[in-house]
Amino acid sequence: MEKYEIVIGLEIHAELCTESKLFCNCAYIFGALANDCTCPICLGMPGTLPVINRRAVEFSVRAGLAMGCEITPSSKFDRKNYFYPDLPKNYQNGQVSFEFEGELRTVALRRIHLEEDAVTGDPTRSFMDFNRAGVPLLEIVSEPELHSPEEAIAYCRAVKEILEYKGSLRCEPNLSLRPKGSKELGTRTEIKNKNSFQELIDAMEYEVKRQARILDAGEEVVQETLLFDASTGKTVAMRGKEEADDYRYFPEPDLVHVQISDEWIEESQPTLPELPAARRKRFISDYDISPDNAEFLTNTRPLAEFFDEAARLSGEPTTCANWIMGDLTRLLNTAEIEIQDAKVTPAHLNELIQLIGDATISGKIAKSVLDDAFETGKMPKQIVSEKGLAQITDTSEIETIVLQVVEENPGPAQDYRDGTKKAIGFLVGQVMRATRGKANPQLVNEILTRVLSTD
Ligand SMILES: Nc1ncnc2c1ncn2[C@@H]1O[C@H](COP(=O)(O)OP(=O)(O)OP(=O)(O)O)[C@@H](O)[C@H]1O
Ligand SMILES: [Mg+2]
Repeated sequence: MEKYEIVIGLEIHAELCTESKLFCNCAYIFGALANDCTCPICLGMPGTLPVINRRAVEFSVRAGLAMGCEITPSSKFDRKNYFYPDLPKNYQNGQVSFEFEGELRTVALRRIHLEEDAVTGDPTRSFMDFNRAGVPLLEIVSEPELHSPEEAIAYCRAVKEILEYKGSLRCEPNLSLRPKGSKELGTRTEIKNKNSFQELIDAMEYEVKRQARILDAGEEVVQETLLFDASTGKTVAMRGKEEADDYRYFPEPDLVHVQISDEWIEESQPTLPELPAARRKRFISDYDISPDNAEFLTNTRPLAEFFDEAARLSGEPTTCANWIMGDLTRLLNTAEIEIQDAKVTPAHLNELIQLIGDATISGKIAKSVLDDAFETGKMPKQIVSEKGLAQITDTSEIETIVLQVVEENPGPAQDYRDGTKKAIGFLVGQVMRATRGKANPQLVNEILTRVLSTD
């Protein structure tokens, strides 16, 4: 690969979180019966009159602003020659910044626009499900400025952080190779059909090798759309790449131009989601979190929001960070789920921290309480009371057990009295064992010391 430079531009599609579709009142309910969420408008029947969804425009304006775009004051919808209207060149001159290999990288955006999502189903079997058709879809197209599959993924993650969307992002890489040092772009292919970031990487790596082989043989790459088949790990040709001409775009006659006033842009500004870099800075300055930990905690937006909320509730950001990065992350990894899908919420973590703070439970017991809460979703207080896990803080009760332990272990007790002070550790351990970890260790220590020196 020393010979070639990899050039990647990404088209990212995200379904917007609106209640209804882009041009009609149908709601798209995931998992609904095929064609249940449709009406003559989203079925594209001739003669129907579409009306633009204001929320969809609002969401896309926000996304545009979040990515530093200039918002075109007046935008029109075009129709492809079949019935998918596109809103071309809605926002321009944007960029997305992200960290890659320790450096801040900025990739320019070619355009962001709003379009309708397509149908699903299997056209070869004449089975079409129009439920998804007409769902507002934001398309974010980058310039070809990414130079490795890993960098492309870092960019995707950054976009994922910024957007408010539902479902999953659909990322389609366009990839070409050119001789190192060349300024001219090589012929690209577009790869479709990847579900996870890992599949995306596999697909891009496969495509890099395939194109390199073609160029090495002195042949030419054909510009086409490829499908990546995860089961074989290979890309296969799907269709030749259409030029814009092939779509026969024409201005949609039934829709007025979307006018986006300065006031509207102004109103949209304050509701912008906090960008990861800003959030990281705030965690460091407001919560006194180390840069490395802030990096970890802002890895995904749900994770950052979880931490933020827990820190606010408990007033103990460092303790929250330790729990989240330690035990909670371990539990999430084992269960192979993301924090937003966990039964444990910031309220759980807050309650857990309070229980440790007022000495109701020890840190060690707290770990098992968290395990339980993670499993069942029960609140820590409830778990502690149901399982009788509260620490024994009653001095006389502990003293009884201490006396018993000293009597049963004359050897270590004598060692302590003879000056081997560390022998107390063993005795503390025995008391903790006798109380199944429920005695307050500090109290045990105090009482033991007193008992052993007055004896
Ligand atoms: N030679 C190239 N190598 C790698 N990526 C490229 C190359 N040329 C264009 N791209 C990238 O391909 C993506 C799509 O580009 P563009 O909008 O020009 O084409 P398109 O796929 O024909 O558009 P549409 O999908 O709307 O029909 C962009 O992200 C762009 O950066
Ligand atoms: Mg394309």
